[in-house]
Amino acid sequence: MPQIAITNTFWEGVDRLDKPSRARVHKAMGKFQRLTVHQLHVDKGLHLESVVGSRDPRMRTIRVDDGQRIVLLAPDAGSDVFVFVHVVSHDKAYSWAKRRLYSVNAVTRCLEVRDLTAIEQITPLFAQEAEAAPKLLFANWSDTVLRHLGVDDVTLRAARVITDKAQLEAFGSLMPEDQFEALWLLAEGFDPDDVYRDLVAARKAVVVDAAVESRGGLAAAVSRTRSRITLVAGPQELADILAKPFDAWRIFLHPAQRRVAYRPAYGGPAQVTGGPGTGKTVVALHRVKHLLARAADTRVLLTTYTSALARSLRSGLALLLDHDQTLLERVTVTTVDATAHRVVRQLHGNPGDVLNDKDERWRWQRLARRLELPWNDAFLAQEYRHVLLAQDLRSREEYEKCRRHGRGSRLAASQRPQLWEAMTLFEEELARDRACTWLQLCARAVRLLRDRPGEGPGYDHVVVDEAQDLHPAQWRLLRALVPEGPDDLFLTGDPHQRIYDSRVSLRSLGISVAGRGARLRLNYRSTEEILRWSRALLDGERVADLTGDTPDSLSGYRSLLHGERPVCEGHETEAEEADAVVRTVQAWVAAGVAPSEIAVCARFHTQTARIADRLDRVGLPTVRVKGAESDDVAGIRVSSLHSLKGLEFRCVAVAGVTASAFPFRPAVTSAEVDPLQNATDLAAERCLLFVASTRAREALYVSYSGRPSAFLDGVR
Ligand SMILES: Nc1ncnc2c1ncn2[C@@H]1O[C@H](COP(=O)(O)OP(=O)(O)OP(=O)(O)O)[C@@H](O)[C@H]1O
Repeated sequence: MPQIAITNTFWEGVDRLDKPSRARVHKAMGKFQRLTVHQLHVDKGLHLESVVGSRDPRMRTIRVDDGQRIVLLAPDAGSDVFVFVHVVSHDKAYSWAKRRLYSVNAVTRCLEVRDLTAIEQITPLFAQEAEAAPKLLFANWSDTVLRHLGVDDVTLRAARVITDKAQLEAFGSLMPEDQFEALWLLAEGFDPDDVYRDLVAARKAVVVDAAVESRGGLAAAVSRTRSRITLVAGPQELADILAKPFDAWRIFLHPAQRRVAYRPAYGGPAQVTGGPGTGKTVVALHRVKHLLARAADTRVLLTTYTSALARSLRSGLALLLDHDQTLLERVTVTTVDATAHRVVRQLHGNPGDVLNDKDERWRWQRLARRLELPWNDAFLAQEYRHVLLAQDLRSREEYEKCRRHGRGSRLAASQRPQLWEAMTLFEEELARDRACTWLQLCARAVRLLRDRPGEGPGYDHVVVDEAQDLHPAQWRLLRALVPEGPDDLFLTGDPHQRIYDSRVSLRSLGISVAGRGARLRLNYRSTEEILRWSRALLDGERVADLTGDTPDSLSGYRSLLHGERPVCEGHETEAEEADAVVRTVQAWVAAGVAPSEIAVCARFHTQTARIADRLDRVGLPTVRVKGAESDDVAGIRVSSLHSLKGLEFRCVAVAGVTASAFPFRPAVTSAEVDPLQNATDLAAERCLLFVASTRAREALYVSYSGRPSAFLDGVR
């Protein structure tokens, strides 16, 4: 019987097919596995044939149906492993297969693929340009250094004529993935030793069965290339794989992801950062799996900021753990705020009403008027949030003595007592009404946990996704939920996606990740075109890292995927803009994108509601992202920008990017009131647009009516 191995490129092909075609692919694979090699060669249905004129003599195709063919590599001598590498329409299958060559890398000994025809075509063109170029991109590295990193002869010839990063990118999807990644990291300024450690050594470290190794050739290379290829053990495993929705992230972790997720233990809190789509959530899920596997009775809290994200973490975890209820029961997946609610309810009783932001602002407004304070509601709310709650100040003396970190407004000594009175009154009124804010609830939960040790929900490990937006009061709660020690906290987040006004110094909260930080750089979600467009929104923005101590950067951050450039369009009126969004969505649906894979978002509810209305009228029902609907309800996703945090869609339309919405005046403190707060508010506004646009995997449409937002300057 032939053995089947499946590469990540094959799954990407399957992912693009509609449901009936996928079912036919599964059927063809099932049949393939049931036949003997001899039967395979004569089977009329599968019609196994060689690809005439291909660069790789092992290239074959089999028939899925009249439209689609699977491309596969035939085994070499002494082996029976067929490697399924692609599935695509008939004509494309042959042109794809003809150009590509699979080979075993001499350094990593992994199987890799390149578009040899294209590389041979463009290398001489670049060579001509290189003759006149003042400097070549890899001039500083000798052939020996490059070869040590796995760069082979063909890639080396190309690397030697590349003058800049744009040219390197042109080679991006043609070169073997690992070789390109090594070159890219060098071009981004990384040290060759670091590249070797992070990439090459991790690939080399894979050990395979001695019997497989002794056979050498394709079979051994396939077994070693675990980061891109799965070897299917038998009919049952194939049936299992085909029965589950396939997501490459469950199996093919990048070495950088695997290293952090499956490190046996960390001495204390550990942190993973990285740009959007680099797999931080994926790493968090794998870490939970690892922690569960370490002991039979450990309890894990997997937590995050929004409930939509908690829902998607829950379904991702169920998938990764194969819906194993015994394991799932040991993990609580919920938001930090919901955890606080639960602690208070359990240890104290019903916490009462929890205010939303609007109600809170309204209370501050009323208070400012009544006490005739010289500050507005925004100032008061911020003072309460960023000073009192952030530092957990419980007495007038503490407040009068404290350093108001992060606040750019000076207060005269005589003003502090006045502010303290106002904040105390705010709390008293809330207590009288049996109400509180979410942050107050977190602070209350922390006090209860401290006062009653051993009571309340206890966890052995806390894993936090989207950690960048948590407030110190929320961090204190997480700290209090897990005893200090090895593997207590595992945090993932991206400081460039900070959209809520939180400033944190983790160290000052007793959470030190020093020496236990890792960074992910490869984006698996969006095309490079979408990333580049989005990154330009943040150009020049200084961003503090997750610990709050040092600046963060997106250097070395990139995607292997390519696609259309994002479209950014202006319209005369909001109505015309809404029509254009509807046309764009219709075109996506017509191109075969499932409605639930499309998101339409805008800053204001009125605008999303208007667009949703029009979509409904043209027969495209919509579903609000914030609602409780499960992920499989059909319908175009409609959302505020904030609720898109952590989610992703094939296509995203961001509407209403006008001068009046970005930045949105009421969300930005004026520089006269507080210059520091003004800068943070403006940065959060930019980040909000960055978060929305980086939710798109394949297509991004951005629109405005009237005057565009200044954030779009230089981006459009
Ligand atoms: N190793 C991998 N192989 C294939 N796909 C992956 C891999 N890692 C992540 N992905 C996919 O990339 C996408 C982004 O992953 P994920 O949501 O974990 O990123 P993130 O860093 O948390 O993003 P963000 O910060 O923007 O929310 C997902 O579709 C995920 O399935």
